[in-house]
Amino acid sequence: MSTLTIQNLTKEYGSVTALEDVSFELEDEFVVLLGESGAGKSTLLRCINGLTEPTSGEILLNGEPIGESQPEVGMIFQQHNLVEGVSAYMNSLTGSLNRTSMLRSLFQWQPREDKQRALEALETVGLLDEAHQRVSQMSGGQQQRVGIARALVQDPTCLLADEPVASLDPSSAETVMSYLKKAARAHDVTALVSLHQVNIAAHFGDRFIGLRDGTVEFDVGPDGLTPGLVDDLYGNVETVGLATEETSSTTPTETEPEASV
Ligand SMILES: Nc1ncnc2c1ncn2[C@@H]1O[C@H](COP(=O)(O)OP(=O)(O)OP(=O)(O)O)[C@@H](O)[C@H]1O
Repeated sequence: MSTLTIQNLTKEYGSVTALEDVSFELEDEFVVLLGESGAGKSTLLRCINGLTEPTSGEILLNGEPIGESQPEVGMIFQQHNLVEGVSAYMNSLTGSLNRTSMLRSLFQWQPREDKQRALEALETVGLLDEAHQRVSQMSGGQQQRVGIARALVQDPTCLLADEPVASLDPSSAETVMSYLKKAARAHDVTALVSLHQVNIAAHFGDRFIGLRDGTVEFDVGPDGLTPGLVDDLYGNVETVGLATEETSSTTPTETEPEASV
């Protein structure tokens, strides 16, 4: 169980206010962050994982202020930042680096439980059979699933993902999102995922936070994510598949993770 609390968070880059007085609390939810380019999504995620220092405000994880090194926050990037020449297993294992020194890691002296965790994480994302395959020989979707496995090996309390499926085709994007949601549930963690694809967001999110010009424009559950709300946030976007205002009580069904992308 994990609670992420954002209190009055503001981030200024010189004269640019990227985030202004942002507050919300997430508890064991799969939350999608929406907003136009420049709305502040990446800045918010980077503040939570310690890559960017907020100008003011507080970020608490299970009631404790987040420190500079964030092993309890797992991050999944759009460009998965994997070591392409080595196996999915070795990439997954690098998630344990915060617990194991680089030297031990180089000589593959990781504790048995880290190795076990790496294999379990690959199983969670449906890649156990491909554990020894080089990442460079995998599809973009499979590589992103290795990125999810690596974040899980960190044993995070909270999972963040910054546009994790932006570079994938729609079918692979859905598969990766299915595994990401499954991983968050299996590890009982809060997940905050920024997405540009509104239909994918609507399909997977338990809750939706819309950012505009660094402020929270809306914070709603699945029933509240109406085409009108999305249009207000983005202007004219493709909202096919979103519940209409009249039928918005319909809960979207979820695609089960498939064996491979
Ligand atoms: N390192 C930086 N230095 C100066 N300004 C920045 C920096 N990073 C972000 N900004 C500005 O802060 C604002 C929010 O940017 P941010 O990248 O957080 O938005 P975003 O919603 O993630 O956009 P995108 O969807 O394009 O990634 C923008 O005006 C951006 O130009």
